[in-house]
Amino acid sequence: MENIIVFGASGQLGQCLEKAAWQKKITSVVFPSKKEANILDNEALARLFQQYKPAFAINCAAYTAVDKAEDDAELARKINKTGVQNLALQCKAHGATLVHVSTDFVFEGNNPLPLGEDAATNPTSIYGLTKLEGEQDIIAILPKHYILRTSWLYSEYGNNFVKTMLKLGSERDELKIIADQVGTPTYAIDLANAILDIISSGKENYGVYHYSNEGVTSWYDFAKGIFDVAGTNVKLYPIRTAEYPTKATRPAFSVMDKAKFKKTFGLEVPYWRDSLITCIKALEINTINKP
Ligand SMILES: NC(=O)C1=CN([C@@H]2O[C@H](COP(=O)(O)OP(=O)(O)OC[C@H]3O[C@@H](n4cnc5c(N)ncnc54)[C@H](OP(=O)(O)O)[C@@H]3O)[C@@H](O)[C@H]2O)C=CC1
Ligand SMILES: Cc1cn([C@H]2C[C@H](O)[C@@H](COP(=O)(O)OP(=O)(O)O[C@H]3O[C@@H](C)C(=O)[C@@H](O)[C@H]3O)O2)c(=O)[nH]c1=O
Repeated sequence: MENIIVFGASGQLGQCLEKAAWQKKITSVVFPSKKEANILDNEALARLFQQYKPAFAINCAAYTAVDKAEDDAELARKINKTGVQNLALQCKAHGATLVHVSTDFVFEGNNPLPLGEDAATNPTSIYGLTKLEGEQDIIAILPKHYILRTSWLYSEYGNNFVKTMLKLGSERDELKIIADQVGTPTYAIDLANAILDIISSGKENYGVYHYSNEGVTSWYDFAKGIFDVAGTNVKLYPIRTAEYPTKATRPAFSVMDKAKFKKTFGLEVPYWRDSLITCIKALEINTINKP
């Protein structure tokens, strides 16, 4: 396979891509550090593209602290828009395809129907807005792009809701979890496999795609699933969004329609609870193996 460079390699999805590439025995993927592959550093980017002459760049680099972004719009925009723009320009100059990851938070989430790729965007947070700006810049600069919008990523790597719940569940007897925000969790290993499968397909069906796991749930039901699978005894209380005030406003309904992805690439999408079981098993194995 031709060379692939992963940006944001040390983040959650970057680490999942490393595991997925290893499992698929794909050896042509490089995972440079943030210092070598800072998407705000055009000279570093040019050096990397010259060195590896990649056919694909996968962008997992992002500003993902949703609440913090409300007070840090400048940095969020730099990383989620300007950095993405830099990558798109490098890809254009070197004839590479950009695989970029975006979010369900580009939607307002005020309509309880699965969202297609053409559904109207209207982000309610700085994070969502800057991610949308990044998407728009790619579309304007680089025809050879795949923009994969995903939601509620979790895995054994990095920071995510599953790891937060397991930690809180080991410290507290009861937790209050929002039950009126509905979406779909996505195991980041499944997304990493989907990205590598898109690249391996050799297809050139560029554009925006929705990819999450299958199914629909709320954060409350997701937390219930996490504790059931992990066998943790915690009393859970469903609450309304208003009872858990946060800086950023999150969509109430962000379930995405995956039909375009499945039809174009002929790939199946795992059900969220099946993938949750896989992730919790992986977390348990990691704990057992820790000295
Ligand atoms: N996490 C989620 O629930 C969801 C994520 N997404 C999207 O998926 C993608 C991957 O997310 P995830 O892996 O969870 O996020 P992480 O926050 O785990 O990873 C993002 C990575 O980007 C790095 N980074 C930040 N700034 C730069 C920069 N200037 N140059 C290079 N790297 C940089 C970060 O490094 P450092 O930590 O050192 O700053 C971090 O390693 C993102 O695009 C995100 O918007 C979409 C939906 C849900
Ligand atoms: C810890 C906690 C969270 N919550 C709620 C708050 C929030 O609505 C929801 C999830 O909280 P988190 O802060 O873990 O997740 P959050 O950062 O909102 O997750 C989002 O991240 C970005 C990057 C995305 O792109 C989105 O798809 C989505 O995954 O759970 C509770 O109700 N009770 C709790 O004890």
